Amino acid sequence: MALNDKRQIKKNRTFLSSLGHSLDGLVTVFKEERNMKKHVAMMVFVSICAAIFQISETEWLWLALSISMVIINEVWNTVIENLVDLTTGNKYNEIAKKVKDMSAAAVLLSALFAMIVGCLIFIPQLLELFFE
Ligand SMILES: Nc1ncnc2c1ncn2[C@@H]1O[C@H](COP(=O)(O)OP(=O)(O)OP(=O)(O)O)[C@@H](O)[C@H]1O
Repeated sequence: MALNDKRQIKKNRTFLSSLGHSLDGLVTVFKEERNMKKHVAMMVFVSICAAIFQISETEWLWLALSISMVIINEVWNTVIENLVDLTTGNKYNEIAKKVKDMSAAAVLLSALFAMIVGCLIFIPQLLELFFE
């Protein structure tokens, strides 16, 4: 989102200005983080499957929770990667490695959780489709 003052360092004065910067952040994550495109593609695919199988309201909620967790963790992972790059100036550092690896681990754990939720919802649907 194009904001008037591109080099603003002062606090946002209006809600619209805060919203604009938040959307800027979202666009940046989407553009710069290769995995984010995969997460969004997966989210669209899973949502289409969920609509086709007409899953229950509770299942939709679990799906929404697990997808949100992956996407939010990916945003934080990107934040941490950028902060590490800013502080290390892209030089190798043992602590930087630990921080980035742990941050990636958070995304991995949430993706595993989403996979388990997906299996619990869709495997019974697929079994019903093929064996009944
Ligand atoms: N400054 C650094 N010092 C030490 N190790 C680093 C440094 N920068 C990156 N690494 C190592 O390289 C890996 C990849 O870092 P990078 O910042 O490129 O993340 P990425 O490829 O975007 O990862 P992800 O797939 O989690 O999004 C890190 O997990 C870490 O092990």
